[in-house]
Parts: sequence; structure tokens; C-alpha cells
Amino acid sequence: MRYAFTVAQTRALEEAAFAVVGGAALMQRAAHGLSVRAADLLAADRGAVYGARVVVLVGPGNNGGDALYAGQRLARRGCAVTAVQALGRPHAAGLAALLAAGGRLIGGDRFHDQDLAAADLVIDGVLGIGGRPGLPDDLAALIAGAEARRIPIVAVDLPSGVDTDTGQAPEGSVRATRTVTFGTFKPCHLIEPAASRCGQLDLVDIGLDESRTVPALAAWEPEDVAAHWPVPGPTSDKYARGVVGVDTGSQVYPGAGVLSTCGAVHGGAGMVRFLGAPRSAEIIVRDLPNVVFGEGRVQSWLVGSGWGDRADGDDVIAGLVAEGLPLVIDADGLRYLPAALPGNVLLTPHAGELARLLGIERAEVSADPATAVRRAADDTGATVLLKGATQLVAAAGVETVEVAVPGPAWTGQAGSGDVLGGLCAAVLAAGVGTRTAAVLAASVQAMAAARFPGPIPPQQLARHCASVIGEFSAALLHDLLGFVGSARSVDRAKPTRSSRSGPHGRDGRR
Ligand SMILES: NC(=O)C1=CN([C@@H]2O[C@H](COP(=O)(O)OP(=O)(O)OC[C@H]3O[C@@H](n4cnc5c(N)ncnc54)[C@H](OP(=O)(O)O)[C@@H]3O)[C@@H](O)[C@H]2O)[C@@H](O)CC1
Ligand SMILES: Nc1ncnc2c1ncn2[C@@H]1O[C@H](COP(=O)(O)OP(=O)(O)O)[C@@H](O)[C@H]1O
Ligand SMILES: [K+]
Repeated sequence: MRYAFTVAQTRALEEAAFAVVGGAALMQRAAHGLSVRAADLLAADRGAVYGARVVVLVGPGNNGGDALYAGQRLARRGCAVTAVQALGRPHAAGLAALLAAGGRLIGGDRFHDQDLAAADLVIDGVLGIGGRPGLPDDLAALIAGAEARRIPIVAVDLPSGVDTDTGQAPEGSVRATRTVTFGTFKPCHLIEPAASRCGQLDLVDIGLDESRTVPALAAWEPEDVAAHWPVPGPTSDKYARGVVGVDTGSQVYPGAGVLSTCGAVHGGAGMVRFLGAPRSAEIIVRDLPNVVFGEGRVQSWLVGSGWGDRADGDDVIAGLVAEGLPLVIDADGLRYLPAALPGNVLLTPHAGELARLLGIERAEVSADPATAVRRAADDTGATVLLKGATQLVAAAGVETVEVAVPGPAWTGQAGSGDVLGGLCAAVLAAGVGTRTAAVLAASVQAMAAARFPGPIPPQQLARHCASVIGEFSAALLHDLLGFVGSARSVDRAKPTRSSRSGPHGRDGRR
């Protein structure tokens, strides 16, 4: 799990550390970590650090200070270091240190694209957590020149130009090969479009103690997904795996009914009961003969995908909410929400649907998706999975927003969301808590898509999800066999491998 903290939280953590070791020590730790990673990159790229030509783009704050001290260390190792005064006045002590080590400073107005031609590495120390989003045009053009020449760029703390807390990345923001961040991750490292601009992410420990701060984001990694997936125990039957009831599709959108059912089947439900549109049922009975159609026992519900206009939409949803079982409400179902919902209802909007839910513009959701998804959870009482390039999950009253494992943009196609709804319902039917179920389902779809990147239709993507899930049980079996004589059954709702809560062990309740 990777935890991210906002600028305000990071500043508070830094203040606390200052009080113990002083600001200068923190900056030296940051600069040391940065220079080591920059040197690694040089060694990997050109076989040696000695003799490399390094350009350091320096801004007016401590981010530039880190970069200058790192430049000093690289100069001591035999690099030719040129600091470019990219923005404002550089950090005085850092500059003095670089000059004393044999580096040089050149004004931004005297450094041009062609001066980059011989560079082996660019260090982006223009803006860090004190930066406002966006860069001046001439600086953005210089950085674009470095990218066009394929010169590796190491971003200090974060790629300059991005919005640290929201993950927005205005045109011209740095696109780094590698980002070396200090103390903690920040939201821009985990939320698109900024996340993709970070390249390879490295966290340098500078001695911040974040253990008593509730993180803004908790980003899941594939091993967390494997550890939390509800793998059936040796004595599990279909009811232990869970029965999903599906009311999706319509005469106009029969495919949504089929795909949502497909997601539930391939997500590992013990049984799927389809009670949706007759036209969808005709296809399902042919393609998925394991699906049943009569009324009966259900452990989680999925509704809304492909409904279109539905005259009884309000009644159907109100009835299911009253029943109290875990319930996924997708797509058109989101138009029929009652005023208040319990936390075991999972809403799965994309940005447009979330905007409608909140009564705001889609652009506002895109500008700060973590805030929007948290607001939706607080306003409705439900758990909310916001779909898109970054899939975020928020629960009412919970400060930390969960981030699913990211996947390729190929997943963004009509029908993938329907499959995802089915995956969510399958995990819920197995007894997993709503917030965790949503992150697991969204992550598995992304992990499956990452294995087979390309324009794969959603029904095939669902089958790949089954393969990814199958590997969790194979890994679990391997682990179990390692514990000869240990308990033979597995508590399916609990994590099966590694730790459940990571270093923070928190639920983040406000
Ligand atoms: N604190 C610590 O303990 C440690 C901090 N560390 C490092 O410090 C970094 C944070 O440093 P920082 O606070 O000095 O902010 P930073 O981003 O360098 O620059 C702010 C300056 O930029 C200016 N400015 C902003 N946006 C602008 C724009 N768009 N266009 C033009 N100008 C703009 C802004 O101007 P103003 O807002 O005053 O107008 C201000 O002068 C952090 O990311 C990490 O690298 C590490 O050493 C570890 C220990
Ligand atoms: N850029 C992207 N990168 C990765 N996944 C994406 C991207 N854009 C969308 N997705 C995912 O693709 C799916 C598309 O869902 P949605 O737009 O609801 O489609 P539909 O409702 O038509 O099935 C969601 O799981 C979403 O999170
Ligand atoms: K930077």
C-alpha cells in the first residue's frame, strides 16, 4: 500500500521533523537521496557517472535547494553540472555549495534549447510542493525540448507544473523519467494525469513520522489485492462464494445486462441469478448457461447498467435498499437514488455521472476527483467508486480515499463499466466490506487489462479477470502448503496473506 499526504499534511510533518533535526538536515537527506538516484540513472544510461553532463533547472524555493545540493554531490563525483536559473532567485546556500564544487550557474534567458544537445541528464528542481500549477511558456518549451531529445529527466519531489494535491497536470508540466520524492507520497504521484508524468517513482526516507496522520489517499498494489481477495476455502460451496442477483439491461441496451452478468460470473460468484431485461436473458441463457433466472436466495444485488429510462427505477432501488443486502448501483440506476443511503450501497459513477449526482460540471470532478468522490460519499451516505483513469473509492465519513491499482487506458470503452459492476457485486456477495470490495474489483479489472493491453472487448477482459483471480488462489495454496499442519480452511473475508492494514492500520474515520 502506498499512502499519500497533502501539501498541508506534508508541511506539518516536516515542521515536526525540523524541530528535532533542523531544516538543513532534511534538505541534505533529500539531496543525498536525489543525487544517488540521479547517479544510478546516469550509470545505467551511459555506463559511468564521471564525466556526465548534468543540467539542473532551478526554481526559487527549497525544491531548487534540493536540486542544487544534489548537483554539488554530482559535481564532486566528476559530473559537469550547469545550473539554469529557470524561475526566480535560486536557494543561496545551495547555489554557493554547487559553485564551490565546480558547478556553474547560467541565467534562464541565456540558456536555450540547443544548449541541451550535449546533456546526459536534466534535473527538474523548478517547483515542489510550494508550486502553483502551470509553468511559464518559455520554460515549458525548454522542458519540451529536453523531452524531444529524449534526455532523461529526474523530477525533484514532483514534476514541476503539476498540482500537488489534485493530480492535475496543465499543458507544459514536466514529464519525468524518474521522480524522487521525499518523506511521503503526495496525491499527484497517484492521481492521473500527474501520476503518469512522474515516470518511475522513488521515495527517499528523510525521517518524517507520518504514523499518526490519516493519509489523504491509500493506493493499493497488486500484492494487496492478492492478499485481500476472497479465495474460497476447501469446504466452501456456492453460497459461501455468494449469490449475485442482477437486474440490468433493457430492450434498448441488452448488452449491458449480458456484460454485467459476465463480470459477476468471472469475478467468482458462486451463482448468478439474472432477473433483468428479457432481451438480455435470451443472450445470457445461450452464452452463460450457469446463470439461473428464477427468484431465490441472493447475497448481493447489482442494478442499473443499461436500464435507460425505467419507470419503476425509484421503486426497484428503494425496495432493494430496504432489503438491506449489499447493493451495487451503476449507470442509469444512479438517476433513481433515494435521499439517504447506507454504506453497504456502492455507487459506481464515471466522472459525468458523478458530476450529475453532485450537481456540478464534469470539469469540476476532473479538476479534483478525490474531493468530488469524497463529497459524493458524504452527501449520499453510500460508498462511491469513481471510474476513470484513476479509480477512487470513498466511504461516508472516511477521510482516506482508496486508489485502485492503475491499468491501461484501453479499459476505457463501452461495456468495461458493466463488467466492473458485476465484479463488484461478486466480491460483495462473498462477504467483503463495501469499500474493500470496490477497490478489489476495480484493481482486478485494471490488472487483467495490464496483462493483455490492447483493444480487448469487455467480455474477454472479464475472462482475463478470472485468470488473474485464479492466480490469487494458486499463490494462497502455495502459502498454505508452506504451513504444514496449520488450519485447513481460510476465513474468506479476512486477508489471507501479508498485512491487512499496512503500516497505518487505520480506517481513517473522521
Ligand atoms: N520543507 C522541508 O522540510 C523540506 C522541503 N524539501 C523540498 O522543498 C520543497 C518545497 O519548497 P518550497 O516550500 O520552498 O516550495 P517550492 O515548490 O520549492 O517553491 C516555491 C516558490 O516558487 C514560487 N512559485 C510557486 N509556483 C510558481 C509558479 N507557478 N510560477 C512561478 N513561481 C512560482 C513561489 O512563489 P510565491 O508563491 O511566493 O509567489 C515560491 O517562491 C519540496 O517540494 C522539497 O523539494 C526537501 O528539502 C525536504 C525538506
Ligand atoms: N484512461 C483510463 N485508464 C484506465 N481505465 C479506464 C480509463 N478510462 C476509463 N477506465 C475504466 O474503464 C471502465 C469504463 O467504464 P464506463 O465508462 O462506465 O463504461 P460503460 O458504462 O460504458 O461500461 C471503468 O472501469 C473505468 O474505470
Ligand atoms: K520539481
